[in-house]
Amino acid sequence: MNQSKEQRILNFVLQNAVRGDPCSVMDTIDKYCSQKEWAMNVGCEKGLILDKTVEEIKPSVVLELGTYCGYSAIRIARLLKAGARLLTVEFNPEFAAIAKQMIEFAGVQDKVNILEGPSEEIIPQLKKKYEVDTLDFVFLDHWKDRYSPDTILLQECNLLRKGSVLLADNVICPGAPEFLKYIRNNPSFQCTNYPAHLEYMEVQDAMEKAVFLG
Ligand SMILES: O=C(c1ccccc1)c1ccc(O)c(O)c1[N+](=O)[O-]
Ligand SMILES: [Mg+2]
Repeated sequence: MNQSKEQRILNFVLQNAVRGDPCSVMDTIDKYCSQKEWAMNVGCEKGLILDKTVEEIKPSVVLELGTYCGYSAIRIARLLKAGARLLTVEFNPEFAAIAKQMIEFAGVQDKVNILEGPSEEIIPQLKKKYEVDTLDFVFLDHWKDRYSPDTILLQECNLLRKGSVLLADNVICPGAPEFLKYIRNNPSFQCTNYPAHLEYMEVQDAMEKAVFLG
């Protein structure tokens, strides 16, 4: 049966990256996706914005919405302090299976828990089923029309605390206009925009950081 693009990316990593080396895995994915087949990893330019945000916050509990092949999960996990954990949510079972192998190959599996299912079902389970009190950092990178309803759901489930940081990918391309309107007009959030390019393309994109003020 024909392999999926995501399986081809994983195979390229397994054959070319250094096992146990997160940077090698990220660089190898970026090489494949910039030279062979485009894919929706956050990439290296926006990845640096993600890195700086994680290094600034030093989070203990991170939620990622949209695992895909695991690139940003590896990017985040490699920077986490001892004992910190990343919960990453993926709706697509094939993507979740690819990401599991990618994360294990990178050697960051002890810090990462992949939660398979729709974000709207998983978010309300975080406190009781996954023993989350509040989230220090949330990376939004899933379906763009889920950004604002899931941000509202996080608040309804009391998962944000004063100082919790949201970082949203793709607010320009493909775009998340409803989210930008919601978050920029909500006095409970302090927003900052970070212009960048869509991964592997000379197309304008941006990331939006939103700090919850309580
Ligand atoms: O929506 C797409 C998309 C739309 C159409 C075709 C391919 C991807 C996309 C594009 C770039 C991203 O960084 C990203 O996170 C996504 N996504 O689906 O979450
Ligand atoms: Mg994205």
